[in-house]
Amino acid sequence: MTAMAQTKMQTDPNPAIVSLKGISKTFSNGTVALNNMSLDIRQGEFVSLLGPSGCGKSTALRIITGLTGPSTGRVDWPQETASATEHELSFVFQEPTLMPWATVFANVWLPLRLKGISQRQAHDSVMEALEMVGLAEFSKSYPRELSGGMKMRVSIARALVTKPKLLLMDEPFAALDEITRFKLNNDLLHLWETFGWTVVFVTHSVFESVYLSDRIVVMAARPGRVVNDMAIDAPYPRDESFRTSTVYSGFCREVSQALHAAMDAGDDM
Ligand SMILES: Nc1ncnc2c1ncn2[C@@H]1O[C@H](COP(=O)(O)OP(=O)(O)OP(=O)(O)O)[C@@H](O)[C@H]1O
Repeated sequence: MTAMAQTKMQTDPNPAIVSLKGISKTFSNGTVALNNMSLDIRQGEFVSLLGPSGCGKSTALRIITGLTGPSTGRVDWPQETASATEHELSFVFQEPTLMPWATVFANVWLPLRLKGISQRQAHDSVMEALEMVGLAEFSKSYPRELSGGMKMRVSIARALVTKPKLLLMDEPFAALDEITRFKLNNDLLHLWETFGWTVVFVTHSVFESVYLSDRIVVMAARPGRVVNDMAIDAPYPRDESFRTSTVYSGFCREVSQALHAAMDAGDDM
């Protein structure tokens, strides 16, 4: 770390935990998924990446995880010295991707098992993660016995079992019905507030992003890039009364306008 970066960390009360610096990504077929994306994610933020299909939201998340490398630019972890594979992050995908032949317990144990932690050693952590998502009673069930919302909760428990500092979620609730989605939105916010994680959440939905986030990064496509960075300055806890408030609808209107501007900007290219 340079002396200047060190001074900035000492003076910045909330330095970034991950910092994308001038990231571009061009796939081998020539698609420019991201063009010069810079973004600081700070400790405790709930940031949504919002944008039309193909604007590079998933690519940005995959680059943060290290699953994909950028073509140019870099990802910095200013508060850590460990190598990229050791960052304390977890990923939740749109599909719960559970192992159908394994119990709920075994599915949630998987990330610990991969680190060499035995079932007995993992027991308390797995049950604690299942407790967090309200599924402790279902530890012996199989995925086929669960509803779509419950499967997604198992997937979230599996992401939480390693106690990550950064939770990356790629449209986790997109396939769920609206009532289940609202319920999981509330549960996620409750967990976020309780445990103080940092969340980066990809969504197409203005309504979902405003409800959840304290910050929305609006992206445009062709090429994928950041076009707006908006604070959602409404207090937490947020609940159903927030969903029906004029403050909420005002933010939804503002973000919707920004999204439409982003879509028009994409069409111009
Ligand atoms: N492995 C790949 N090879 C080639 N092109 C890719 C690859 N992955 C993504 N792309 C392209 O890169 C662009 C950005 O894709 P990405 O999935 O990141 O967008 P997105 O904003 O997450 O889209 P969606 O909301 O539809 O999931 C798209 O044009 C996509 O077709």
